[in-house]
Amino acid sequence: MTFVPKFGVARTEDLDELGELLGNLFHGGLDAESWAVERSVLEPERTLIVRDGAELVATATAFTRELTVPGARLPAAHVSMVGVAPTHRRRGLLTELMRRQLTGVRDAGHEPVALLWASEGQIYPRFGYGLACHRLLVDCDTTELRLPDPTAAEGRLRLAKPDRCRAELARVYDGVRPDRPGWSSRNEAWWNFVLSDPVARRGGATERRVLLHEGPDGVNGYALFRTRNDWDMVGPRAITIVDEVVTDDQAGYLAMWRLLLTLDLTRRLTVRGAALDEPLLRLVNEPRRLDARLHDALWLRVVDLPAALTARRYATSIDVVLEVTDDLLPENTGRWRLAGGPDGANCAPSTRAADLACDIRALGELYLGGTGLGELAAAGRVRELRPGALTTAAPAFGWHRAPAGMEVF
Ligand SMILES: CC(=O)SCCNC(=O)CCNC(=O)[C@H](O)C(C)(C)COP(=O)(O)OP(=O)(O)OC[C@H]1O[C@@H](n2cnc3c(N)ncnc32)[C@H](O)[C@@H]1OP(=O)(O)O
Repeated sequence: MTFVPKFGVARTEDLDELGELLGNLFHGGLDAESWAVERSVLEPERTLIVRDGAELVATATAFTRELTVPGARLPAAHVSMVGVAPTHRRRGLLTELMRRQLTGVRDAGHEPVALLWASEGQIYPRFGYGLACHRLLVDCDTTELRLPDPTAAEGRLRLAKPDRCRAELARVYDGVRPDRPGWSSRNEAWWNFVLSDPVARRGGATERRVLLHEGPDGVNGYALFRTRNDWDMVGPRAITIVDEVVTDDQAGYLAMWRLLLTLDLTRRLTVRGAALDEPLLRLVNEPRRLDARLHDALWLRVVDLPAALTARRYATSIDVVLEVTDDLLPENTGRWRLAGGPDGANCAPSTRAADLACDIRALGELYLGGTGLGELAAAGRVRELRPGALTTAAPAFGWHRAPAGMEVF
């Protein structure tokens, strides 16, 4: 029988069926408690679904959140929960969902970029997503790692239950967020999501704990972590699993990491979302022993080119004409003059000869300031049309902090 896909937007009554589909696709991990967490942040009106007759066979959603980008924060479509039933895959459903989702975001006109975490890196480049942010995955033996000794400036550390210090966590996070490209806004629903702790997702570890750092003016840093007990024939070897360490206080950062690295009865530590410029790398006595591996984190899609390039700031002054191609959103194809610097920028169509040429995916890679223009040129992904254009434009696209992907949404 010919399959005629029926595309639509989810209603509340579709959501449990959607949970079943996603649970199958991701091979479990969506027990009732976990699905309740995922469902709590789902926006049905932004959730595309596909039915084959009565059966729900594909979906893609987007969350409404703000994203920190170099020097600014802007609304961004946070794409997630993408999946196609194994019985219906490789028939173009994802391709059509991506087309509909991206043109929808574009037509709505208030989110210049979309971003996502990819289950597999090879899925999204064809839709114009570029790898904008890497992360470090640390999984290390802590027995020989040392940090500098405490200073007089270090404040007080206190353990707490997440629910009892939510306001402090939000205040610290919001204080640090403007300076960290890649971080997303968290309203109450998103704090619920971040602090949710379904038993099935603990992997045998404890419930999540909070470590607070208090300076002279109150709480100025926090860490979210848990531990997993383990013993072998010669003694204890528990592991500390760190989700987030957030502070802009150097002494607090050091004090929290010192405790996390040396918890009694632990011998190992993992952290999945460390930034490439994580200060920890500069503080430990033996960085190699962190055993940090490079992984992809955020994939970003420039949806509205002039709005996106105007919205972010540039590290140095820039005046460059870009020749850009975009097969999926042809409004982005063309020649664009980008002029600006640290205080603001403007991007508009241009008839001037182009200095650099690239596709929309390359702009996504550059957007958060973590990918070098020269790096992309060396890979043949950006072409220099005017000699010298790369040298002058490259520093402008960088930023003083690396983008970070700490929270998987
Ligand atoms: C942001 C997120 O939510 S990430 C989570 C993504 N979801 C998953 O990983 C769940 C399991 N996988 C799936 O549900 C599906 O396989 C999907 C969504 C990845 C792909 O859906 P499909 O409908 O099969 O994709 P579609 O038919 O449109 O394929 C488009 C192209 O991408 C390719 N492609 C699709 N998925 C993959 C993949 N996992 N690896 C490599 N290539 C892929 C196809 O081969 C096809 O290439 P072609 O045009 O050259 O023939």
